[in-house]
Amino acid sequence: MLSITNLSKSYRKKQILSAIELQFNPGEIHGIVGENGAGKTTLFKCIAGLESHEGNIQYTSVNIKNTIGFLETNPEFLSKITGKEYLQLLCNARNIKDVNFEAQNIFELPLKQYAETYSTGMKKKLALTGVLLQNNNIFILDEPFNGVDIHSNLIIKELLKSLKEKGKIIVLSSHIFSTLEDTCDYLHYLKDEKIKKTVKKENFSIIENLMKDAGFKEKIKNFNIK
Ligand SMILES: Nc1ncnc2c1ncn2[C@@H]1O[C@H](COP(=O)(O)OP(=O)(O)OP(=O)(O)O)[C@@H](O)[C@H]1O
Repeated sequence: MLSITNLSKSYRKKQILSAIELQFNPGEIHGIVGENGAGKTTLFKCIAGLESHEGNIQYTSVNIKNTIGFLETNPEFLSKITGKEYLQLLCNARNIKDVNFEAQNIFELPLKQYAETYSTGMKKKLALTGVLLQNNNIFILDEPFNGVDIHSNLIIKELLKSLKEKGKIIVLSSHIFSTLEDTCDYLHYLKDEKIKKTVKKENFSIIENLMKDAGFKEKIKNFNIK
């Protein structure tokens, strides 16, 4: 189990997350939703060990850093590194040997090409392939569907199902409710620094309605388009 207890994070004096409590069990897919700037990426970076924070993040098995894969919203790559070399680096980090990268190239990426020259969607697919090849137990996926074509979206959904069946822990973010409904078991609504609501799959519409009900029609009226 992955447990987050009393997690708080601020950037200088600006509080982003306050006393976050979350628990993720093997074989569960959790979605974190919230408006732009709510703190989803910040939470993910804290879990992935890329940001300092207050509170505890505990994983019951091995050292979390040896088994967590973090997919960034917009992955960037070192210059002059090919797609294949990038995948090799990630496998080296986990001491995984003899990988046939061409056979494992699930998104059919041009692995001989420099990764920095990939398109936005290709970069995301390369980074995702990398964390998958690492055989991680925990997957933190920041907007895995965003910027990725329809066919690849379907592949990612099927990959998530397989990871779930293998008992992995998956935490992802998305702004697309239909995608969340297709993939997640639980949704957590992040707002005003806290997890305001957690619901199971059958109640996702509660959070969707909470997020829609932000008085936007009044705002459009006041904007007074001419
Ligand atoms: N390195 C940083 N320094 C200062 N403030 C930051 C930093 N990173 C993020 N923030 C602030 O933290 C808040 C949360 O940002 P974050 O990227 O976590 O939001 P998000 O929920 O992922 O948003 P989005 O849906 O737009 O991706 C924002 O107000 C942002 O400006």
